[in-house]
Order: sequence, then structure tokens, then C-alpha cells
Amino acid sequence: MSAPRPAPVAQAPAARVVDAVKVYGGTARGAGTAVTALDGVSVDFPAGRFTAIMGPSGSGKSTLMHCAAGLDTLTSGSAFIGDTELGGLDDRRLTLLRRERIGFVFQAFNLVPTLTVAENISLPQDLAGRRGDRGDEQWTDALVDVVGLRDRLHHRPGELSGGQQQRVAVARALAGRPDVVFADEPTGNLDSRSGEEVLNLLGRAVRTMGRTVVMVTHDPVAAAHADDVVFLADGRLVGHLSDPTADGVLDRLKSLDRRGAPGRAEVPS
Ligand SMILES: Nc1ncnc2c1ncn2[C@@H]1O[C@H](COP(=O)(O)OP(=O)(O)OP(=O)(O)O)[C@@H](O)[C@H]1O
Repeated sequence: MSAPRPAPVAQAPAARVVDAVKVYGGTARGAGTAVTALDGVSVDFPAGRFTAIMGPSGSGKSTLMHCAAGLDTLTSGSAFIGDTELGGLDDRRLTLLRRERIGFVFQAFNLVPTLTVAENISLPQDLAGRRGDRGDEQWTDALVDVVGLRDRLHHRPGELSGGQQQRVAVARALAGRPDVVFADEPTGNLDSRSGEEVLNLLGRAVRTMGRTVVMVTHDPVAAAHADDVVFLADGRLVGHLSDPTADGVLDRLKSLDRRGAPGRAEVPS
């Protein structure tokens, strides 16, 4: 008789926030108004999955992503990358963590215009002083084929289409083999075909390369590329869909709109 199979071990989330509160603005003397952008959000971003964050405009999507990725700090609550709590890190460690464990893709591509495609892609390794690492070189070389940029390696970003530039940004985000890639509206500046290519690429990074992706989007078609969708409204987590379809996401968004989300709670300070 064969030995019983061990119970599957639940994999720790790649990133998570617990009781996350973010209040912008307000003054000690009460002369301004404070905006509660996150109002007690707890959410896991599972390792090896593609999660989309959706919600009406102003619901707190970008704030959640920025705080989860250590680009901004929470007013209260905690944010973790793996087991590392970001609030416990000083600026230097936070910078190192972002560089070594997180990849970023932004709507505006954010490539360095004076560097070639190849140089842009290897920038994270260069900054980390890891140039020449053979494993890294092989990984980066494979990435170039995955993103389909082999014949553009010596061009500069200004010589590429928007879709090609965003593919460079995706390759750069993956180059350091980060624990998690955060993408903020990565298809926001692209036509639908280029957007589809970038989304397929992010999906492939998860499904064939074992990476973890968290993406903010307002587009139900983009969200349908994810494994999971989490919905925010008024800075609160209000829903979750697994294996989403664009229609399913749209229906859920409409029901959020019907709830008459009143927008940010403005709290006189
Ligand atoms: N730096 C800031 N100072 C003050 N208020 C801010 C700041 N950044 C965001 N907010 C407010 O916090 C709330 C949430 O903003 P956030 O950008 O996270 O929402 P979002 O869901 O990403 O919106 P959108 O889809 O329109 O980009 C909004 O009311 C916004 O006006």
C-alpha cells in the first residue's frame, strides 16, 4: 500500500494587507478635510495567481496597490510582502525590498528614454549589482523571447509603439524574478489589441512562469484575464470573483453602482 499523500500545504500569500486604513490630508488645526481612501481592507494576494483589483473611480484601487507595494504607507493596519511587514522597515530596507522582491508596471510605461530596450530590461539587475549572474542572464534572455522583443533589443523606447514599450516594461518588471508584480492600469494607454497582448503576457508570467501578478484596472475585459477579482467600493472590500468573465465583472460593477456608492467619505478634521 502506498503511503498516504500529505495534505496540501496552503501557500502563504505573496502579498496581503490587514485592516488597512489610509487617510489622506486633514490638518492638525482642522482647517482641511481628510479623505478616507481605505477603510479597513483585509485582502490576500495569493502566490502564483493573477489578481485584479476593481471598483468605481475613487474607490481606493490605486491606494490599495501603492500601500500593498510599499510605495505609500498606511495610516493604520499592516501590509506584508511574504512574511515581511512593510511598516517595520526603514527607508533603505523598503527601497531594497521594492527593488529585489517587487516588479512594477505603470500605465505610462516609465521606461528610461536614453537606454535601449535591453538596458531597460536589465536595469533592475544592474541597480541590484547582479549583472553577470548567469542564472539571471538566462532568465532575462528567455524573457526577451516571451515578450517578443528580440529584434528590438537595441532600439530606444521612443522608437517603439506603446504596446511594445509596455511589453518592455513587463519584461523589466519580471527580470528580477520578483515575488510579486504590481501593475497599475497597464493597458490604460493602449489600444485593445496591444492591451490584449500585454494582458496575455501577464497571464503567461503567472501560468507558465509561476509568478504572482496584482493588477489595478477599470476594464472588465482586462480583469477577465485574472484568476481572481477583488472589488472595492468606498475604500472597503465588497466582493470577490474567481475565474471571472468580462460579463460577470461588469454585472458586479453595475450592482456596485446601483448601491449608489456615495464616493469618499469626507471627514472634517
Ligand atoms: N494624494 C492624495 N491626497 C488626497 N486624496 C487622495 C490622494 N490620492 C487619492 N486620494 C483620494 O483617495 C480616494 C481613492 O483614490 P484612488 O486613486 O486610490 O482611487 P481609484 O479607485 O484608484 O480611482 P481611479 O479609478 O479614479 O483611479 C479618492 O477619493 C481620491 O480622491
